[in-house]
Amino acid sequence: MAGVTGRLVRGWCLRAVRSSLQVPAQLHMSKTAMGASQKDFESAVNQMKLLKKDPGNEVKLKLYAHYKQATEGPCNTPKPGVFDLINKAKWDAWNALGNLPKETARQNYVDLVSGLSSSSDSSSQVKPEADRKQAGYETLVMTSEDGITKIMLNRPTKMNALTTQMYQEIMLALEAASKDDSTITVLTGNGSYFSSGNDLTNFVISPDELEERARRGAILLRDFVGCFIDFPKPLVAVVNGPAVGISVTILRLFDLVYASDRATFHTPFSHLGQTPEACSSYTFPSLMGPAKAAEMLIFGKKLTAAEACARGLVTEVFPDSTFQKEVWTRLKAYSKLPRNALRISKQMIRNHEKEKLHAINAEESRILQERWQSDECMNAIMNFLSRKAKL
Ligand SMILES: CCCCC/C=C/C(=O)SCCNC(=O)CCNC(=O)[C@H](O)C(C)(C)COP(=O)(O)OP(=O)(O)OC[C@H]1O[C@@H](n2cnc3c(N)ncnc32)[C@H](O)[C@@H]1OP(=O)(O)O
Repeated sequence: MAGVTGRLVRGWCLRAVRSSLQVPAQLHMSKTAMGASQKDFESAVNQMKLLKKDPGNEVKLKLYAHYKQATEGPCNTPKPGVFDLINKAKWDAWNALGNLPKETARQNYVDLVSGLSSSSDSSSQVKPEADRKQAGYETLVMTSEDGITKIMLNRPTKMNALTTQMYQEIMLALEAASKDDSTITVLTGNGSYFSSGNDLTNFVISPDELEERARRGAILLRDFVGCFIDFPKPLVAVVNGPAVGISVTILRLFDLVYASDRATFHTPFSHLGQTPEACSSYTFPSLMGPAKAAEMLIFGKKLTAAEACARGLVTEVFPDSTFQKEVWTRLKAYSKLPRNALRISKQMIRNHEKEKLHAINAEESRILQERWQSDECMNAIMNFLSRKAKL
């Protein structure tokens, strides 16, 4: 079962890349003065079709981008819509190559494929356990087993603070999980923290970049939260330790939230000169009442796991010593329930609010775009980075 799940998870994107890697009939067989010849390039394209092991999303995007650059030159197609995640990721990868010459792109493509072929030759010795792990994520560990796809935040030394790359990888992981044959998707953290929220070094930029970075940050935030609003299967948060900022507010978009009694829940937005996100300006008051929501979202009160459970943000709290064992036993049992029934029931519960949530998400992102450019926010970030402030 685990093997089938793994193959399907890996299949979705590999198929997409392969179909975009068809060799056009009109390719000429000319040898360039420098770098890979057209023939080398074509044979690399054919080699890709025979590749048995999924090289991971990051490599696939690189291959796609260099293939397009080598055959069509700089990206000149309209940017796909924000919810067309796969095509948008492909477009971004191609567009990032700018004016890279076709010959260089061709050489890079050939080099990439040759690296993949040699590593797949030695892959017969890979242990089955490692095989369950999805390749291609640098900041996450993604595994699929027993009907459960697990996405684990993997920056334990930085308390799983969320970098731009991490937001993007989580979106790709959710997109893959939504299409695989698992029943349940889980998000958890590696190490002592669930997540310390947005990585504050995302704000380390020069003043002349601020406006553009705030604009891009707001788009990223809207897309990221949008993936949770639209996620079609039961989504479970396994909150292994303290959670801060967006890793707290996003929880209301999960179907189950299991927390260790070591976890705390903290949204210090005002301290950072910022405002709530992930639809929490609507979901928290409707969940716990406006007075309790204000305590968290305006005044930054830190809750224990028991308090968060009493307010309806957490489904159940477990002693830390038995947390992993109890939670995974429970989830494995749930994952054996009829998959389609779970999925349809989730959608029946969530669909009433979807449109409203997307509108709130867009508005919160717009307001944060302004906040990020404020002195209040900049001073708070500088205080954290110079260690004058710790939450
Ligand atoms: C584009 C989408 C935007 C979405 C908007 C989201 C907003 C939010 O999420 S707001 C919340 C932002 N988070 C924070 O303000 C937390 C800041 N971190 C802390 O206050 C503390 O680090 C701590 C309480 C989380 C943990 O304290 P402690 O146990 O004392 O550990 P350290 O501070 O020594 O942390 C170890 C290591 O990790 C780095 N780090 C931790 N959190 C963050 C972070 N959020 N951003 C950047 N870096 C973080 C910390 O700097 C340490 O690094 P080194 O000094 O290099 O060891």
